[in-house]
Amino acid sequence: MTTVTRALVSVSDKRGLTDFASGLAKLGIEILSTGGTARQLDEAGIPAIEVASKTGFPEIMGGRVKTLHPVIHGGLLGRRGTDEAVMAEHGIEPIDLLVVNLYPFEETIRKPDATVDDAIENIDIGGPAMIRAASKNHASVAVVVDPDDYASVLAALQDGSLDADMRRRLAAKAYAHTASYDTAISRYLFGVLGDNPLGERALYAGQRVETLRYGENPHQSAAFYRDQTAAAGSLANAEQLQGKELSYNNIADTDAALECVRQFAEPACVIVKHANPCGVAVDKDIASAYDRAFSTDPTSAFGGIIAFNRPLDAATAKAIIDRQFVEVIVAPDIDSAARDVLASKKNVRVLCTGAHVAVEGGLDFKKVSGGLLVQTVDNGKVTAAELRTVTKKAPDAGQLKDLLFAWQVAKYVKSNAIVFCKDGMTIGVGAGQMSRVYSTRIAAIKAADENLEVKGSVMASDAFFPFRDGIDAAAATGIAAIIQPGGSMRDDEVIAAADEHGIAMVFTGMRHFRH
Ligand SMILES: NC(=O)c1ncn([C@@H]2O[C@H](COP(=O)(O)O)[C@@H](O)[C@H]2O)c1NC=O
Repeated sequence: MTTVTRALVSVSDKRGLTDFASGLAKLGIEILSTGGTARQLDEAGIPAIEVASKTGFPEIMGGRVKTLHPVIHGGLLGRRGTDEAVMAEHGIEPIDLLVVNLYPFEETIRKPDATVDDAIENIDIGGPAMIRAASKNHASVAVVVDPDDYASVLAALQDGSLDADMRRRLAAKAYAHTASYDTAISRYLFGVLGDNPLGERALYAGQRVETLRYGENPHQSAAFYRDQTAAAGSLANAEQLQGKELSYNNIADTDAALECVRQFAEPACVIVKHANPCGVAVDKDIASAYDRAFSTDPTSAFGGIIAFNRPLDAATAKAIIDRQFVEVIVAPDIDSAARDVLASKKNVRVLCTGAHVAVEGGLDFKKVSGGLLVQTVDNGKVTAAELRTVTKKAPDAGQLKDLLFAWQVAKYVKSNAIVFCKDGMTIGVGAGQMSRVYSTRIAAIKAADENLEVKGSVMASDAFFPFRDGIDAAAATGIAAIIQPGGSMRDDEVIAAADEHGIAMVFTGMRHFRH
């Protein structure tokens, strides 16, 4: 335990500042401070010495240079027991506690009207330099970068428990803080240039939203992190209104459901189970969309995640809880009557995301042994005008609408994905099979099990059919039209099979593998 006699306090986020500093002052700790921080302390009647009067050098260049001085950095870096003589020679006094948080770079770039000059002026230089210096010297210096730590640090100073481990933990946190800060700056500058987001270094700095009870399985540990650039309406920013703690699998499945449901312009409902949609429907309102999404596969919908693209009303909320066990309900908004209805099922997790703001770009990460696979998010979309009819028969207007709907659903089904749809509703989903024929068979089995008529329905396949067998399997179930990317070596054979069965088929020219 080293004694703290002198602290340097220089903070942009002045939350909790006066309480903490007055605690330091009461302990007899001398406080050095920079312009704005010193002013606030002075107004609160807390004694503080301006850094400029210690260094004998004024703050210059609009604050670009204020603490960048050997008297400050020597005070932070001087090794106790080694550097005393040189410190004395140069009039350097030891600084034992550094309290710094940085210019608000991330908050600045989040403002829609922020200019590049605003961003650059908000790149803190002196702060990170001091944080890194104090952190390196954590054997003797404690560094505090987070106002949330003021109470515990003050308590430790008061009871003498600010020990070596605590200082090391604070230093580790401080380096994470500056690394995260630099990540935001680097990503911003590459972004301004419009450079390829897949740069030389993969940089990610998230903020932990919560530590989860466990990961995909109970023997795995897990946490949920929020991106630095998390957009409004994203899952990481959602508000949980009620219910049990979200699990790792809840979050992953909710994300799949949300992403899928947000594609649709009409009121829509997506029910997800184990990362795959097991029922999707669009309708005039979300109550009917839910009703039809549920009827695709009530067995799988049990314990599912239900997502909507419209505010949840009381009638729909009641229909859900009267009918089924549900893990998570998520919607852009939940009206107060719906909240009252859901309150009767207190374990149901209810999430409200707020309005979604679509953001272009974005990266998708997958950890592999010894590395990280990074790709841009699958934002691929096709319109009716982009479809190419390759069969003698063309889909009619109703089929075309359903084909596009089925295609949007297939994008969110694990490969090999086969989706049967009719009238804006899924009637069979075959997911995650190693062969496309089996996915087709499974979609047909599911439809048959729920007494849903396949005859006259449409089918989407996330990737091309390598052989005609998939088309034959679809024809055997009564499928009338197919949407698929095309591009197989045997497209001719596949098209001929569709013609033989009198099926209309369109090519998207784009595939949607999802693993
Ligand atoms: N330039 C410097 O020498 C310098 N030293 C400290 N700062 C920052 O100035 C801010 C506090 O300024 P003030 O006390 O004037 O409100 C802190 O965020 C601190 O990290 C500096 N500013 C930016 O680099």
